[in-house]
Amino acid sequence: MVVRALFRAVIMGPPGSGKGTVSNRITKTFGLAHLSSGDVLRVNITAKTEIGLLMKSCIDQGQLVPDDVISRLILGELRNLEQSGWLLDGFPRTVPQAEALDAAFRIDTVINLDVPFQTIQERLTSRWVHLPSGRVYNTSFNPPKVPGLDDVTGEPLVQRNDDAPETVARRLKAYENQTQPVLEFYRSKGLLETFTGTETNKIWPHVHAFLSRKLNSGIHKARLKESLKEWARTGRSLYRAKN
Ligand SMILES: Nc1nc2c(ncn2[C@@H]2O[C@H](COP(=O)(O)OP(=O)(O)O)[C@@H](O)[C@H]2O)c(=O)[nH]1
Ligand SMILES: Nc1ncnc2c1ncn2[C@@H]1O[C@H](COP(=O)(O)OP(=O)(O)O)[C@@H](O)[C@H]1O
Repeated sequence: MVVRALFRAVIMGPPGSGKGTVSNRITKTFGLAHLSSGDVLRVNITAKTEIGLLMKSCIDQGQLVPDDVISRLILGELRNLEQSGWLLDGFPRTVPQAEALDAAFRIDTVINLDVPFQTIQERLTSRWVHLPSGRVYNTSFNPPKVPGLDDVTGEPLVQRNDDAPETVARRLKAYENQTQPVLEFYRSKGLLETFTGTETNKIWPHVHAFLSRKLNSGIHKARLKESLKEWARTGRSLYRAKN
C-alpha cells in the first residue's frame, strides 16, 4: 500500500488502553511500520541481552526504565526505519523522552487513547501475548482460535509478569505522574488528537477516519475504500490474524 512518504505518528494512552490493538489496525490499514517500546524491551529480556537483563526487574515491578536507556534504544531502532513511515507505541513516556524524540524526528500527529482507569484493570488480567511477535489476545475480547496458542504460529501464549493487579496499579501511577505531562507537551505543539471511550471497536472508526483524512493525499484510494467496506461488513475480522 502506498502511504505519503515518511508519515510519523505516536500513539499514547494508559497501560491497557488498547495502544497495541489499535496500532495493529493502523499499521495494517495504512501500511506504517510499528515500533513498540514494550515489545523491544521484552525481546531484549527474552534474548537475555545486557539491556534486557538490567531492565527486567524494573519492568516486572511496574516502573519505567531510565530515560537515557530507552531513548537510546528507541532512537536507534527508528534510525533503521529511516526510509519508512512509522507509528511509535509506548515511547515517549516522559517529557525528557519526548524532547529527545523531538530533537531527532518531526512528528506528524499524536493519537491519544483516553480510556478510563476502571476499564483497564480487568482487560490486563485477561491479556495473553505471543512474545516473539507481540501479538496480543484477550480471553473475552479477542480470544485466540485455540485457547493458549498463537493463531499464526501455534506457539504458546503467556501472561506478562507486569499484568499482575498490584503491578498494574503501579503502572497506572507511573502513567499519571510521568506520562500525562507528555500529553501537554504535544497539546502545546498542536499535535495531540484525543479519542475517548471504553471500547476499542467504538474508538477505532474515529481513529480510522482521522488518519484517512490526514493521509488522504498519499493513500491508494481503492485500498482505503476496500478496507472501510470490509470493516463495515465484518467488524474486526480484517484484523483477525493479529487481533
Ligand atoms: N474487553 C476489551 N478488551 C480490549 C479492548 N480493546 C483491547 N482489549 C484487550 O485489552 C488488553 C490491552 O490491550 P492492548 O492493546 O494490549 O493495550 P496497551 O497496553 O495499551 O498496548 C488486550 O488483552 C486487548 O486484547 C476492548 O475494547 N474491550
Ligand atoms: N518509553 C518507556 N519509558 C520507560 N519505560 C518503558 C517505556 N516503554 C516501555 N517501558 C517499560 O516496559 C513496560 C511495558 O511497556 P508496554 O508494553 O508499552 O506496556 P503497556 O502497553 O501495557 O502500556 C512499562 O511498564 C515500562 O516498565
